[in-house]
Amino acid sequence: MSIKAMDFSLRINPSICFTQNPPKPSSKLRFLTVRCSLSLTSDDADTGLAERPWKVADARLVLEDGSIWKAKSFGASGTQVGEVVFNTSLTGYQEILTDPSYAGQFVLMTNPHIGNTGVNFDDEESRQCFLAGLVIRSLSITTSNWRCAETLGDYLAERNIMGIYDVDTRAITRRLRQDGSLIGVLSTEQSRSDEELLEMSRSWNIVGIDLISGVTCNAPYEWVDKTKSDWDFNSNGRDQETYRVVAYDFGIKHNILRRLASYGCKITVVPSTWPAAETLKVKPDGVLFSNGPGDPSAVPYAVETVKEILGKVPVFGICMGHQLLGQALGGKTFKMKFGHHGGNHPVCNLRNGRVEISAQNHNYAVDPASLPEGVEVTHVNLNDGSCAGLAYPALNVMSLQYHPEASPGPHDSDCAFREFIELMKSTKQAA
Ligand SMILES: NC(=O)CC[C@H](N)C(=O)O
Repeated sequence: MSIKAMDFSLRINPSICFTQNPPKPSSKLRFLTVRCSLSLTSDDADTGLAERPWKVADARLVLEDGSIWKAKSFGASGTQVGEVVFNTSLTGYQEILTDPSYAGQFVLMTNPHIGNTGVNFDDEESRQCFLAGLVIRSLSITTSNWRCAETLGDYLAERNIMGIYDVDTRAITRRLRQDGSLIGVLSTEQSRSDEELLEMSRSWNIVGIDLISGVTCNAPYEWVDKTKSDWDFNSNGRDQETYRVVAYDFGIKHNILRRLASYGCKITVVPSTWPAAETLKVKPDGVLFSNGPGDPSAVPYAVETVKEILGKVPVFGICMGHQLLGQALGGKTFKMKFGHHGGNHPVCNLRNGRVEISAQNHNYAVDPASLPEGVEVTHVNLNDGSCAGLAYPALNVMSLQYHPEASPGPHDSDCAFREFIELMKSTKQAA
């Protein structure tokens, strides 16, 4: 017979429980009585699994190096292959889950406690979750936030995204730091052998795949939403003029569009394959090349589009857009050991010496040594000295390897949008 629900009281002797400030000996408090209730659903009883946090390990993460990590599943079930990367952000897991640049990747959060603020309606960065799955240490069993609309587990289940918890994320992170990003297979299917999952992980590769085609929009559309006034900051002195911007959607995050709109841009978002000639036909004041997933060398059509637009209007590249610009200018990109993923990366603006705490998410970088003369490295990542920004003033080009639209706490990099406005303004005035 299975227990469905049970109420009971616990009598606790405070002198045993209060390790820091035990009640004085004279205190009348002898025992604390705590009312508890325990329930097991009939499904749980059928499968023999108790509800969280007592669930037993029912998932495996098999890495291509042969290591096998037992874990507990939440969200969707099934079997999924992807590249495992670690993210050091303390907050913002919903923005991370909906950042299309994570397509094909499992995101492992180094912050051990995830899910405590649930998910809300406002923090979505795109129309769906494109990542392969989520790997966390501890899944909060309660949610508490004034904007919370749903638990993280329900949200992932509805979007068919797999998650695992109770896995040693510190050990996996150290392995990734030492050996570089690894391909892994996450599975809740007990019928699949470890060997089969290992073979799957070893026969899949993220390099050389066009992941942008799976995340870009199907047709052009207008974007009008601005950052909500109670969340906006630093809005004084913004130009009242309107600038017409075409934004290439390689996996664009909504906040890039909100920030551009807040700075007075009238935006048309176009698919990644939108011909340069069509873009130039509408005579935009500027073109934005967005962030996006995967290997920039796997999308030569996008590099060609960038080349055709270069020098005709001011352009701003963000992350994947920055890498495509680097290639279009004649430079090379390379895959980093484990990339940068987190909301706490220090970047130095070499033009003014200012240090920004930035949000980053990339596995590839532009090799500065490969760039032709005239291309200026404007920003460097202070953790490893890698290229974090470029400019080519002769062609009105600016680009950042990181995310000026993100709000990981600091808004240090938001000024990049003002710079883009200034670039469009000065080009317009000079025409
Ligand atoms: N956020 C992005 O645009 C990522 C760019 C590219 N996919 C990389 O991993 O480097």
